[in-house]
Amino acid sequence: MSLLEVDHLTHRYATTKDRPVLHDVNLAVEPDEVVALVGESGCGKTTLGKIIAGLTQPSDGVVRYEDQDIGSLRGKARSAWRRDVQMVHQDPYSSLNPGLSIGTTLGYGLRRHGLATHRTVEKRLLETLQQVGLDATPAFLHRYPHQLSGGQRQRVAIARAISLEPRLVVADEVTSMLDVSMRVAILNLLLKFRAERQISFVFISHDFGVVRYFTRGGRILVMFYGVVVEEGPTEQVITQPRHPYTYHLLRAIPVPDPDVAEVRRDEEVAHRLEGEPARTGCVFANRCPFAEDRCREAPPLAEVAPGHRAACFFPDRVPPITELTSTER
Ligand SMILES: Nc1ncnc2c1ncn2[C@@H]1O[C@H](COP(=O)(O)OP(=O)(O)OP(=O)(O)O)[C@@H](O)[C@H]1O
Repeated sequence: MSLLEVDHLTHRYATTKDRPVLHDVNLAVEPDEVVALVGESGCGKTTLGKIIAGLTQPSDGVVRYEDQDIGSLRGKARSAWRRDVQMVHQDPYSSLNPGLSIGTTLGYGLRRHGLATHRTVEKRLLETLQQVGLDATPAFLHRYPHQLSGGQRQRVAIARAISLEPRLVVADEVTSMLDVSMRVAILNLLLKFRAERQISFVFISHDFGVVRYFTRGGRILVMFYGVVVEEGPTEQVITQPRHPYTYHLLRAIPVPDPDVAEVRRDEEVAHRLEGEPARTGCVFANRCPFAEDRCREAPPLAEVAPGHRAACFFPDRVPPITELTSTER
């Protein structure tokens, strides 16, 4: 039994009625597994993350946690799921209530889920601060979000999630608003919790470098305009992409070699990578250098190698990524 299953999920916002933000998305996350959602801004990653975390109701489809439809959970089962699945948001500035002290923010969940009492909560909070690398003192608990740096705020947001002893964390672009120097520290902190507590992660990022670092040994789902176009083991997807969109995203990663960069710029112009998403057939067809008449039909997400699937009729035409491989290894 998977820890989490997303089954034929489709979502439309009131303002995006003409085109679903998510279209027939399927996903499974096993215990102790890391699955990354990758794709350009607006492809629906955050919406999918929020639906998984129960913060947004999908228009269609089912999310199952330990085989139970999360929409049907009530009472104790609902409360246990609420505790088990936590989300850490992109923006540590808006995800913490500015009017609440750090102690109040962190203490609320602990007390609500019976993990601490009025008497034990401070001890528990100090332990949590220490675990996330923050100043483990009562004075820190009395501070407010505006008195903290971005990195400290993100650590508080992580502390809030981790203190509830979750089994699954949805981490949504958790480093994208931080200084470069802070990013690795935050990723390492999450990796530490992953290793120590076997927490599963749905890790959302538009940055393949970050994804590769965090999801080593895990899986990647690549999304384009709400459609999963490729899914497979991290290293395989990054070095041997089988969907032209994944290839395009990987080729967009800056490389230090100016000759390679120039070839890539020419290639982008030649390959019309600016097209609108296609309304029928393959969603990537208008931008795809390999598109043919056949692509007017939607390709199924079909297996191209064990555990590796791509929604493309011509996966063998996608070249391997040699530059990224040589510069990153
Ligand atoms: N609350 C909302 N109401 C209406 N439209 C929304 C809402 N939230 C997101 N959208 C739209 O849904 C689409 C997907 O947004 P989403 O934030 O899920 O994408 P994303 O891949 O996470 O992008 P980003 O990385 O920029 O956050 C976008 O077109 C966005 O404008």
